[in-house]
Amino acid sequence: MNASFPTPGADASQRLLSPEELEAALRDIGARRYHNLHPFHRLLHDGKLGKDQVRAWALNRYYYQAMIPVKDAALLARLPDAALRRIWRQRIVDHDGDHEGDGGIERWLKLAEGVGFARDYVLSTQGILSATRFSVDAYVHFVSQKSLLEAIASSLTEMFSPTIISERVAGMLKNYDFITKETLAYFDKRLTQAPRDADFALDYVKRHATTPDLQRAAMDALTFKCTVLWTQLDALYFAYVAPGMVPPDAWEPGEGLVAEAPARGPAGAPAGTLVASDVPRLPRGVRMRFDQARDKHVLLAPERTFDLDDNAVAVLSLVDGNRSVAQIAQALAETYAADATVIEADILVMLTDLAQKRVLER
Ligand SMILES: O=C(O)c1cc(C(=O)O)c2c(n1)C(=O)C(=O)c1cc(C(=O)O)[nH]c1-2
Repeated sequence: MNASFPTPGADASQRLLSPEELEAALRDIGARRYHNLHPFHRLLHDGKLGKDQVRAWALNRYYYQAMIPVKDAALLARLPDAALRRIWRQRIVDHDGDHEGDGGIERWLKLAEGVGFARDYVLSTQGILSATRFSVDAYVHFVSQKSLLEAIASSLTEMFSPTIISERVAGMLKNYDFITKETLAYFDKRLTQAPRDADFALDYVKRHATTPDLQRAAMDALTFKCTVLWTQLDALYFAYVAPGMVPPDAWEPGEGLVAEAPARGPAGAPAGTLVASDVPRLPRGVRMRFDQARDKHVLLAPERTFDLDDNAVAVLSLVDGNRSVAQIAQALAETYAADATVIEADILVMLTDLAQKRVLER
């Protein structure tokens, strides 16, 4: 790859760059290393991921969001003057909000809930990949240990984020039917916050990186931060795309989700509830059989067997894919000289139970 301002290697001597050249060199690092280039993001934005893979992204990224204000508080604590602190503290307000229910972390929780997660599960950070935790924690550590210039320079990835955010929001809205504008509301505010923050940080770095060594340190800090973002996506790709090796204790599809509200059937009954006009039948692979050894009828399904009492046998003998529940009840009423309405109510309960066990369909 040809870079106009390749980051000098540790052993290469570097002349003092003008502020404009330094900016160009920093932008060049982003052009080659920012996480918009990562295959996981390409899949995410192009609609190539399944719902569970999008969930894995939302869950893991929550940890990044939750730790950003911790990182900014560490940086704030090191700022020597009030004017700088006033500016930097806005970042904490942006993420934590001014009151309960406000702020970027809250909006990310809404995003995670929007793709199906239970809020408490996300807050627990229980299913997050260890690699996500390591790289995010490394960022917090870097900012608290390195020079102020390096700490501020490491936030400069935000110079590149508005482009990826626009691309992500447009791509996800277009490509996933389970994603809504409300779910992605987190990103609306970032489109103004990120350029404001990046402008300030870039100006600071251009004014304070006044020697070749300081300029190199600023570039290295940005490179490091690109790595922090990149490795989070590597981990997601490895666990949830290919080879699909989910480490012990990390989120497995299905965990931590809010039970989906059952779809409603006719007249507001939960889906799966049969009504009198339904025509029940046994699904492929399910059949009633007399078990000689046990001297009783059973319903045989792949890997499962259900014992049947006499009533169930009488009903299932009439389940043929032609008769409706009402007709079955009528036939039984005639055979047993009983009230068809009472029988119908009873067999609806029984057939619904079998349908929910997936050994009956309509
Ligand atoms: O969606 C993104 O791709 C993206 C990237 C980055 C970034 O480049 O670090 C941040 C964010 N989002 C973001 O939402 C955010 O709050 C944020 C804070 C910081 C930082 O380093 O202080 N980066 C980012």
